[in-house]
Amino acid sequence: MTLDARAPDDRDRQVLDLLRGWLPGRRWYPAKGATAELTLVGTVALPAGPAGAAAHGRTDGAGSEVRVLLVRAHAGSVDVVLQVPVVLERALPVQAATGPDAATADGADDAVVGRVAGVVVRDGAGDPRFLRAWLAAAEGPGADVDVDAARVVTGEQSNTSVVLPGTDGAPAGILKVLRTVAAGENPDIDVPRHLVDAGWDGVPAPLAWATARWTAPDGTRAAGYLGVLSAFVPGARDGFELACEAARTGTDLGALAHELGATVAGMHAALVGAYGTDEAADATAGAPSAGPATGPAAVAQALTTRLAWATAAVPGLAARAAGVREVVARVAALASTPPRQRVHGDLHLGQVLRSGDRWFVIDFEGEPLAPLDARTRPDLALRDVAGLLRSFDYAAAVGGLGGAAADAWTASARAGLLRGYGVQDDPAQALLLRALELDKTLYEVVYEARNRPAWAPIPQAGLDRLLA
Ligand SMILES: Nc1ncnc2c1ncn2[C@@H]1O[C@H](COP(=O)(O)OP(=O)(O)O)[C@@H](O)[C@H]1O
Ligand SMILES: O=P(O)(O)O[C@H]1O[C@H](CO)[C@@H](O[C@H]2O[C@H](CO)[C@@H](O)[C@H](O)[C@H]2O)[C@H](O)[C@H]1O
Repeated sequence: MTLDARAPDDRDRQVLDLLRGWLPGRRWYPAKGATAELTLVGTVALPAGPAGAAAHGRTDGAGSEVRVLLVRAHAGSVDVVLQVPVVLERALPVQAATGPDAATADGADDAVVGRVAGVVVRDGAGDPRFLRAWLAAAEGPGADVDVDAARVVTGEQSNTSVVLPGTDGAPAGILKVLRTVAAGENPDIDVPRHLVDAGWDGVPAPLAWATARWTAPDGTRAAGYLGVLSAFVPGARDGFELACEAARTGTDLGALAHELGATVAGMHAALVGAYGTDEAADATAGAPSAGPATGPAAVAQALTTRLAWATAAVPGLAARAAGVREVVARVAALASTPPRQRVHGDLHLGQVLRSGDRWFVIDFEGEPLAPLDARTRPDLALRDVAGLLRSFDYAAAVGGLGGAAADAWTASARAGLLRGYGVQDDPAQALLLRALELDKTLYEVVYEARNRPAWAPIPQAGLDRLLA
């Protein structure tokens, strides 16, 4: 069932006024440091069950209300629709509040956004009333989870994830509340659904998903995903943390990287099974082409475009332009490139989980800095391999390795990944991979300049190595 957003009412507008002060403090708010224009696009009203109200223990007999506000945030090049679920509950008079209600009344509770006209506005994402209503409105096979024991995941995430235990108390699902909603396909949900349907079990299975329809700022009716509940991978360890620790302790990563390579090869085969390949983009060099570049020319063109984009964002990169162009020229002269297919699109060690003796792949939303059509376009599978190769550089640096020790550690991890994936020892493949690594490194230079300037030396050193 797709939920229909209705036009905002006065209460929504009061809540939006509260959100103006609250949103800029959220990790996922995309317009930090800028003064964004915030307007209401619409509101999805979710029915709050009476059991949910009682479970939270903060409402009176009148119960509470769950609303999902869709808020357009516009600041310069940022123009997105944010999803802000809130729970509205009747406020107790401040002087009457004691015990658990005191926090609500005095605003010391982290989940409290503020008060409007006798109503306490609470952040909905981890609230049992929102979660219960969300599950009731979602589609998919579903799961038996205990919303009252939900735990919001903290950390550097662009969405809000909530871990939900099953009836035995062990985590059973993880709900990703998408903070930016967009019309149409969402690769982060659609790709795992296709992979599971294709019989691949290296991705956590989507258990439930919710969609909504709203009126876009240009007046057209838009429909898209609000979030997804995925099967929880028990005892999962983030691949980047694991690799950094290995680097820090001087532990060889070759064997684990080999298994990861095999997992990624399995994922690529399943993606071909689910989506096929794009033959139109695979013409060999010299083939007549009236439309967009194909084959090696397309890789060369993409790298040239990436260089221009990155140099505009980080002007210091101009000093490396000649070296990049040399690689562009060599790639353009290749005889052919492998068929294009659906890929992960932003594969790095932070997108893989290690559980027991297996790797799982998550987060299929593609490069967050790229437009949606570019993130869902068929591409070279080797681009994902290149992304992981770049990650080994990051893990070595963050793990404190430098010089010959870093070279030896990354060489073993790289060799393991390439062997596990099945990359042939062939000069044309090596050149293609180098071009794709270069492409990713230019992206990383911009990503770090915008998000983590202290880490900018990591991709800068990668550029030196790739252009040497
Ligand atoms: N299915 C899962 N099982 C266990 N942990 C998960 C699962 N999916 C995600 N996580 C954990 O939640 C974190 C956030 O997930 P991610 O998809 O990367 O969110 P975001 O898009 O907000 O970055 C991940 O780093 C991972 O540790
Ligand atoms: O995980 P996201 O989809 O948000 O991806 C973005 O952020 C990543 C950092 O969290 C960034 O990855 C870069 O840093 C990683 C270490 O934190 C490293 O393992 C990757 O190799 C490196 O690219 C990613 O590029 C960006 O799109």
